[in-house]
Amino acid sequence: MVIPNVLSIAGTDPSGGAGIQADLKAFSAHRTFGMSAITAVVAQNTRGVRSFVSLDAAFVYDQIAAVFEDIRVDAVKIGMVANSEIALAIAKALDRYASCPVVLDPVMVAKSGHHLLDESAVAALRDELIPRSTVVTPNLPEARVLLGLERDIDSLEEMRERVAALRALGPQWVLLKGGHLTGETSLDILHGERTLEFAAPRVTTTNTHGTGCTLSASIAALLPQTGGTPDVVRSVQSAKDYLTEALRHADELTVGGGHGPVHHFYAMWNASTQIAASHVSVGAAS
Ligand SMILES: Nc1ncnc2c1ncn2[C@@H]1O[C@H](COP(=O)(O)OP(=O)(O)O)[C@@H](O)[C@H]1O
Ligand SMILES: Cc1ncc(COP(=O)(O)O)c(N)n1
Repeated sequence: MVIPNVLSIAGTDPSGGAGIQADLKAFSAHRTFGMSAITAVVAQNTRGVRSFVSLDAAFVYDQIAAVFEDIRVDAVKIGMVANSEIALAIAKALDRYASCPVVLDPVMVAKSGHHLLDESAVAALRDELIPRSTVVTPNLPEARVLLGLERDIDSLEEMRERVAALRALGPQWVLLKGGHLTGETSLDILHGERTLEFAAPRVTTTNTHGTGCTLSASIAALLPQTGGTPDVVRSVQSAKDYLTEALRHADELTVGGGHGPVHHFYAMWNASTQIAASHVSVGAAS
């Protein structure tokens, strides 16, 4: 089987749980070859964002061009775009190069409350990047901004009402994420050719840094692995199952004093621990 090559266009997280770092881990966990074009370098950790430096838009374009002019790209994930110049440069690069599925996580505000997108860039994100996306994955505060609502979406019923207006912004599919609601399940609504609801048991953990990044990167990694035409429904279901398990295992990691990362490699590391253990016992017997 050809191993998919997947590109993340996003900002960084030196603490390793969100942004490009989370995307590359999620790509690897799904057996794809991960690549990255950086939009902004962010000083952040599990407690919050301190500051960030956006890269020059032409330089962001050049990073994307360098990848596409050499490498077959099977899917793109877009995260933090930082400002309207970078959003427009990404749109131009997608038009020039990308014939693969594009998953857009419209990152605006980190869980700590720090703005990762200039307010003046919302229009470029909405008008230039969302219509070029196969799947766009807003959380509830992002949906509020994109729809110009006066208050947050605060119930499942309201999520069901609003999802069509998000699709009307032009993507093929919308995955409206309900992680910010409370309740025993964490429910997301997928709306496109069909409408489906994906409910997962809500995991009791404070280690939720990078959940949105991990989910969108996982969808991008899975889309090229669903056979002929990328199957969005199956990719979203598998990505959500993977994220729920990664959240369930998050407390095995001991990273930072705030909201720690999810455990991207819970399945692989548990398997390799068993191999290491059997190797030791064989050695002991001889
Ligand atoms: N505690 C939790 N248990 C299970 N799933 C969760 C939990 N928190 C968030 N999720 C899921 O993680 C994904 C991203 O969640 P959300 O918090 O809505 O977005 P973001 O990370 O972009 O703010 C969604 O699929 C959501 O349902
Ligand atoms: C570079 C970057 N991109 C996205 C997020 C959002 O992640 P989260 O809201 O899950 O903390 C982040 N903190 N940093």
